[in-house]
Amino acid sequence: MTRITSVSLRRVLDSRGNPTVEADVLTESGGFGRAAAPSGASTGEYEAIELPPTEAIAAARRHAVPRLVNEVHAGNQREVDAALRAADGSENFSEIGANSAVAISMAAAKAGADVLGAPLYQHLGGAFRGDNFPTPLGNVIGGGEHAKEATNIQEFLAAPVGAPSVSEAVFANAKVHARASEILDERDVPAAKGDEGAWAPAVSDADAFEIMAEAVSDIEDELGFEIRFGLDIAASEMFEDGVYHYGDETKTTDEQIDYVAEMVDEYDLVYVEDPLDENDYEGFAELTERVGDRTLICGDDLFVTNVDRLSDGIDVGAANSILIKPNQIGTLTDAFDAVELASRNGMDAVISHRSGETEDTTIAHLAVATDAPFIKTGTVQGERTAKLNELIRIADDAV
Ligand SMILES: O=C(O)[C@@H](CO)OP(=O)(O)O
Ligand SMILES: [Mg+2]
Repeated sequence: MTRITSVSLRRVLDSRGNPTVEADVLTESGGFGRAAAPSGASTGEYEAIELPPTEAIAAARRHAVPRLVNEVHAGNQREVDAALRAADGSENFSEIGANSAVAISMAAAKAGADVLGAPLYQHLGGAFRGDNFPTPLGNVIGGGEHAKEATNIQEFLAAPVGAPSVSEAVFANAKVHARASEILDERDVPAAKGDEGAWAPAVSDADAFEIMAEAVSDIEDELGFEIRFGLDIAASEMFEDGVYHYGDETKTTDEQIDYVAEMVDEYDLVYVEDPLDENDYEGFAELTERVGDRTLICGDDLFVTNVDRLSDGIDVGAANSILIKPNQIGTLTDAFDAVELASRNGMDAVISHRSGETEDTTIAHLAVATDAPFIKTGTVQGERTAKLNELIRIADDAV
């Protein structure tokens, strides 16, 4: 019933106005799935390869589609993803593009769910999924590669950890976002928005910490549940010639570790992503040793959703959490394997969007299916609210 009978690929717009790959998968009993690849700006050095969409589509039509149509079953995700790997033949999807691969992989999962008549989170998570829902990490203030002339730290993320429900958590983040705008106004700081809809003011990181702390605490008082915040430092983007660049200032690795550890304690940070360069497993391990009992140290560019890099990290105790982005690795199977390896080793897996997104909502289902403690998918702006609203619908549907 779930045998794939057609795979079609097209170029569609992403949220930055760039082209990206969308896939439609049909099965013999009429199951249908559609998904689109997201795209990063602060991409990790070790990510699977994103090809220009026209090339990715042409290569996938030539190599992947013949191995999928009438050959594999959309309900068998490992079979679909193994065919994609075989069609590509490289380690990192450099032949058909991770953008084609991930769009097909996710579209097949949706087609499989459609045939079964189950929501995607149920199809992917199964009957023993559990009943937890992820806390949304909401990007409120940011800069780095997502907005020029703003903060050095890429993302300041609200985390409504005490919210009684997904829906209250989603609305709490939107309130923190709005409150941050008022505080910026009070300070006479104009702010445009970055790629993910976070405010991108020309303030120092120190000011951004203060604004974030104030916004979070005001909304915490208003709503009456605990809201904390976290960071994506995206430190690989700052690391050059052996030091971390904060505008004109620099920090050595030791100074960077001290700085992050101090911020964790001063602001009671719940989450710190990529505090160090993507090649610095030892630095990650040292920081995790120092503050890993009270915050999540999460590897994004460090692990790139790759089980080999994650295994290396586990060996040295680098990080206690991994960021999962299906397009960093190319298939849902690879992403699930990374989640499974992390959880077998006591690490949390956080599901994430990319800075370039579409209205695709697969990651909301993935977060629920994998029992993720957090999902990072923005705060406002259509391509972000698509996932957040889907999360609200899933929570409604699941009870
Ligand atoms: O660094 C990140 O975690 C992501 C998403 O916020 O950014 P990008 O997609 O640009 O890599
Ligand atoms: Mg990141």
